[in-house]
Amino acid sequence: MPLNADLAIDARGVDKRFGDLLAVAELDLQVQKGHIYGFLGPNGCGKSTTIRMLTGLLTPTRGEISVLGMAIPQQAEALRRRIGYMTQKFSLYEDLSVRENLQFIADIYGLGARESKRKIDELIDTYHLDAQRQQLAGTLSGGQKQRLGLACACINEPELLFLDEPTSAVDPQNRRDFWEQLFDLSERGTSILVTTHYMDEAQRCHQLAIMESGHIRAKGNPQALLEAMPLHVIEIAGHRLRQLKSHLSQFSEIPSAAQLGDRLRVLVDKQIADPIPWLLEKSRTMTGQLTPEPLSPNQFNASQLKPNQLSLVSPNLEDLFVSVTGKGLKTSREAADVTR
Ligand SMILES: Nc1ncnc2c1ncn2[C@@H]1O[C@H](COP(=O)(O)OP(=O)(O)OP(=O)(O)O)[C@@H](O)[C@H]1O
Repeated sequence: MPLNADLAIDARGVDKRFGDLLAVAELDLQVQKGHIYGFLGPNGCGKSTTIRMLTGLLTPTRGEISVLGMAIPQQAEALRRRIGYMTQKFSLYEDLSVRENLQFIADIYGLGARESKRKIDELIDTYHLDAQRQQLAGTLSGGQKQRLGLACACINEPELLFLDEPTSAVDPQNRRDFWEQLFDLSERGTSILVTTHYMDEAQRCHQLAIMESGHIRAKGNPQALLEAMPLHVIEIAGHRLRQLKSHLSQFSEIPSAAQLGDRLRVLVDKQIADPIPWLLEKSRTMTGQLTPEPLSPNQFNASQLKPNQLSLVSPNLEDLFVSVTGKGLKTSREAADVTR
């Protein structure tokens, strides 16, 4: 099938090999214009490598890429004028002021004096950097650096923005404000591909892909992905949950059990039709082996676990993430694709 030039990004069958390492394998990625597309995955899974191929900085070992209708890497030079790229380290010049950093980027893009002044003033206002206009970038706070990084990436009014972990050192309020700014850009038609390790950010995306070991394990609309998740999520309230966790982790139908305060959040394969009685039964097989000593009244005794201590809850994106990466793969080997 020919690549779709109407998409912001269309990549098909893309591999990137570094020596023996297949860093990206059979990547298929379609990003619609104006969408915010989230890219998730554990450290080292291939997200930055993918972005570097999509921006033409790296040549794929195999496969085809079209970005804004241009063949990449062949037309990478022309593409660069139409995209913005904010790397993990923001690439700011610490010895230059906020205004000088913006001026430097404006000069690289060849903006004339009047145009660059107009654009710099507009960006300083949009990204709330007026009080820091003359301050050296190296002395800015994490949130201010991030806003300056985004302002620099937007100086050429890009049609497509690549943001590689843009919020890694930023507090929740600044992250929230940052995402509001991304939606302002998206509403004005800018397409955005953003990598993140934060599930609340993934939830905000129009579409997302979860990558692991170079492969996309799931992609689609966040809500549709949750609905298609092949796992039940059960929370168990009680004490001595560490013992119960290690006991339950031995069952192949349970890809993950993780404690949240006084509850154990357990993922159970949907092939188990009635997960609460099933979990009660599995939990009860623990007694004796793990607690041979007499239990005091407030200690957890799985044989006395009552059905009302177990509740079926809605899955969240963290559940989805663990279900399609790492250990979770034992129950969901097929990549989920609910793109719509
Ligand atoms: N130029 C290179 N030469 C050799 N190996 C590389 C090169 N660039 C990346 N890799 C390897 O490719 C794999 C994917 O790296 P990549 O930086 O794409 O991961 P990532 O998903 O962006 O990780 P993180 O979330 O930690 O930023 C890693 O094992 C990395 O060591």
